[in-house]
Amino acid sequence: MDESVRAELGRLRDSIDNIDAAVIHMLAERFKATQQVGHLKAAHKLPPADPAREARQIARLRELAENAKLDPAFAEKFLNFIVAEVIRHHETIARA
Ligand SMILES: O=C(O)C(=O)C[C@]1(C(=O)O)C=C[C@@H](O)C=C1
Repeated sequence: MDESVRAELGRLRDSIDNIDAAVIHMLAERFKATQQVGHLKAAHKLPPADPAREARQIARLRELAENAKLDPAFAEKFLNFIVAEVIRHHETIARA
């Protein structure tokens, strides 16, 4: 591989690695907050899922994605993926 190409690929990959680390740290903080929501919901016998809240989150994230030139369908799929995991956590907490 050409040396200048190798250098540019390395620089871009360093940036990707930093972004991936930030995503992991942000997700960890999000799950810390949702774990607390899970305990609150279980203590007050509230259902794990809140479809109305999810609909508002999806509308908001789709608009943020559009403004950021990110595919809104991808943003919606990503949120749904995370929320599905959160609901599983809530259900586990409620059963405990
Ligand atoms: O806000 C809540 O009620 C949550 O339980 C958190 C959360 C989320 O991960 O954002 C997860 C499940 C709900 O269906 C809606 C939102």
